[in-house]
Amino acid sequence: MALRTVSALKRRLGGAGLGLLRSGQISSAAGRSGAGRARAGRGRGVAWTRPRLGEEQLGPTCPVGPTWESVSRPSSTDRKCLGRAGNFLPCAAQHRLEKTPSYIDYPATARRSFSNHRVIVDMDQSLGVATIKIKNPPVNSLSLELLTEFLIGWEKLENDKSCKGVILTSNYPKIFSAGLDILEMCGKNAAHYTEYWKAVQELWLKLYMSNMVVIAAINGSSPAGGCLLALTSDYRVMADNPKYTIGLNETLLGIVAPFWFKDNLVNTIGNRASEQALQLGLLFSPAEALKIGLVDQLVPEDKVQSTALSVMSQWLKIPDHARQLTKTMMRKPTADLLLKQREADIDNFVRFISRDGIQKSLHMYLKALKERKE
Ligand SMILES: CCC/C=C/C(=O)SCCNC(=O)CCNC(=O)[C@H](O)C(C)(C)COP(=O)([O-])OP(=O)([O-])OC[C@H]1O[C@@H](n2cnc3c(N)ncnc32)[C@H](O)[C@@H]1OP(=O)([O-])[O-]
Repeated sequence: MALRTVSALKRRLGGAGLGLLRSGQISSAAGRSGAGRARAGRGRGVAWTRPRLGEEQLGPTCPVGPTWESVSRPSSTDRKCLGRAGNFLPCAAQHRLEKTPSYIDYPATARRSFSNHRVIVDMDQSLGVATIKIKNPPVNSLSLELLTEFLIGWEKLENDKSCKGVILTSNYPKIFSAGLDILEMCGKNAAHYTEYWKAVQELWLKLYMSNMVVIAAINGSSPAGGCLLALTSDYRVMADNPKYTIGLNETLLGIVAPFWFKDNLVNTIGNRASEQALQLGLLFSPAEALKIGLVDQLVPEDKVQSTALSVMSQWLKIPDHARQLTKTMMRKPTADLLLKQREADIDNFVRFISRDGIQKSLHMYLKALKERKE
């Protein structure tokens, strides 16, 4: 049965639909290691397989392709899969991808767009590059629904062998992402915080360890989780507008950036700069961010997308296997640290965020945001 809303999807995925990854399997985290990709090509995501030679003319094609709405109710197999001890793969979503009919092959030169409520994906088949635009108004906060939809879209791209690179950007110039959705961390119960944190971990692991080239086209402010999202990429192009800021400002909310946020930052700007940035919750202007290496390039606002695309074409000229292995070599130790203690990290988060003092700080921060507006 077709799903009409994402909340329905979430309900049907039973919250666990996002899942995590099999602990210790970094290739699963990447979702697309050499072996992972080969498996994916054979078994999963048939809707996104590139047509085999000659099929462009012969095979039936579908110009539109699957929508998120094609995702259906979890079967008993899904539920078993979700319940399997230690299995953190997004099985329910995966099963849905498997069920998608194979007739949705498309011409190799086609440009394909599809969107759900909160994510727009535009895939240029001829370049092998997809652009993901986040559209979660008003500020692109990383709500559970957005994360769910994002991860399903990401999985599709990972399973599409023709997709070599992804540009991450915002559908709303001025705000790349306001970071984690504070409302998801306020006044909810432990089960909700657990589900939310799993989704945040999952997003980071998938993006940070992706074998695709990931370029962030930062077309607006990018605090906290928004900055983390940008940090998962291989290269960051930011709009040169002094009104925008980027940084891990968690301490300003009275909360602490988890160790893997910190590790990702340290790997990018070094230990001393990270120590200062994290303790003070610094939000950097684009010029400051460039200076410390938090972003790689500043360009005028209207050149962010085109620059990201031209950088992408440079990166895609490097032999893929060599680049991927190098990326894995550089990032695996950091991702492994989280994979080894994912459950403990969830417990820490849930305990921390449930504290009265932390809840009070978050409420006060939200209130201050509203008052600033008035
Ligand atoms: C251990 C955990 C680690 C945590 C990591 C994180 O990422 S923590 C996250 C740390 N993130 C931050 O510290 C970023 C805080 N946000 C900002 O600094 C600004 O909103 C902005 C610069 C992103 C956009 O400025 P702008 O002038 O264009 O927009 P505006 O300010 O007028 O807001 C419009 C509406 O959105 C609301 N809202 C905003 N953010 C969030 C949110 N994250 N969530 C939910 N809601 C949020 C805001 O309350 C207001 O609601 P209202 O009154 O309409 O009901």
